[in-house]
Amino acid sequence: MNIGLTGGIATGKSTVAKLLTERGALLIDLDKIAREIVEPGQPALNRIAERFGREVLQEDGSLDRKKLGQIVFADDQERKALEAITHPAIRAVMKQRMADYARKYPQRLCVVDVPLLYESGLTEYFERVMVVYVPREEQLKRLMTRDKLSAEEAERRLAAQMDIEEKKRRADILIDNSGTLEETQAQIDRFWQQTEHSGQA
Ligand SMILES: CC(C)(COP(=O)(O)OP(=O)(O)OC[C@H]1O[C@@H](n2cnc3c(N)ncnc32)[C@H](O)[C@@H]1O)[C@@H](O)C(=O)NCCC(=O)NCCS
Ligand SMILES: Nc1ncnc2c1ncn2[C@@H]1O[C@H](COP(=O)(O)OP(=O)(O)OP(=O)(O)O)[C@@H](O)[C@H]1O
Repeated sequence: MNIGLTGGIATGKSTVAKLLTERGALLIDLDKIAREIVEPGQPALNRIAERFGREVLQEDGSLDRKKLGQIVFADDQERKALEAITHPAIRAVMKQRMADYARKYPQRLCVVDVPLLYESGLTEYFERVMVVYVPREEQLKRLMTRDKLSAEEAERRLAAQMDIEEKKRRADILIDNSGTLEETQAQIDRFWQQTEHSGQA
């Protein structure tokens, strides 16, 4: 079974993904794939350099993620131009890995961490969607602390995504990560037992 794992930036998707893999789930992480497809030598990196200029590259030719982030999170049009380059490549790798896992491990639960699942209209790939939720204010706080961003920079990143309350409404499975890690763990244990007992995993 495939589950799409989503939420807002810094609501705790990676934290929840780790809890699920510790219990035996397979994981496909789209943020990780997004990094792989822009490694030096990959066609997407050349296209990014053509579109945004060589100033988004570091001296060694790798992507300057901080600089590109500053450009694309300040301007919707620039962000869409980047997505037009990266998203098709990311999606192709995702589909391939999902097919590989389904063939090799048909009985295992496969969790696909997709930050922009709803924004990109990817629900059809998953039997169910799990949303990791924290209220917006907590999301902003955790994002500023983890990525050392100013309030303004963090707000810009949030503005590039669907509101977390809307994602909460759309969820098939809701994980509230605004409490302690132990409280989140208990929710994952409950989910894990339910899927195992119903034979869906
Ligand atoms: C702009 C980039 C270089 C900034 O890199 P940086 O290392 O600062 O951030 P990182 O990649 O770790 O992303 C962190 C989070 O930002 C958010 N985010 C990233 N890209 C986007 C986007 N296009 N729109 C909205 N939110 C985004 C996601 O919640 C993601 O989990 C990078 O995010 C990128 O290449 N984005 C385009 C590809 C993409 O859409 N990735 C996210 C989903 S697959
Ligand atoms: N229950 C919790 N209580 C306090 N802090 C938490 C909790 N869960 C996660 N965090 C912290 O919040 C931050 C965001 O969590 P995490 O990196 O898992 O989010 P994410 O949704 O994967 O982020 P991204 O969208 O950038 O990939 C991290 O610094 C993490 O340590």
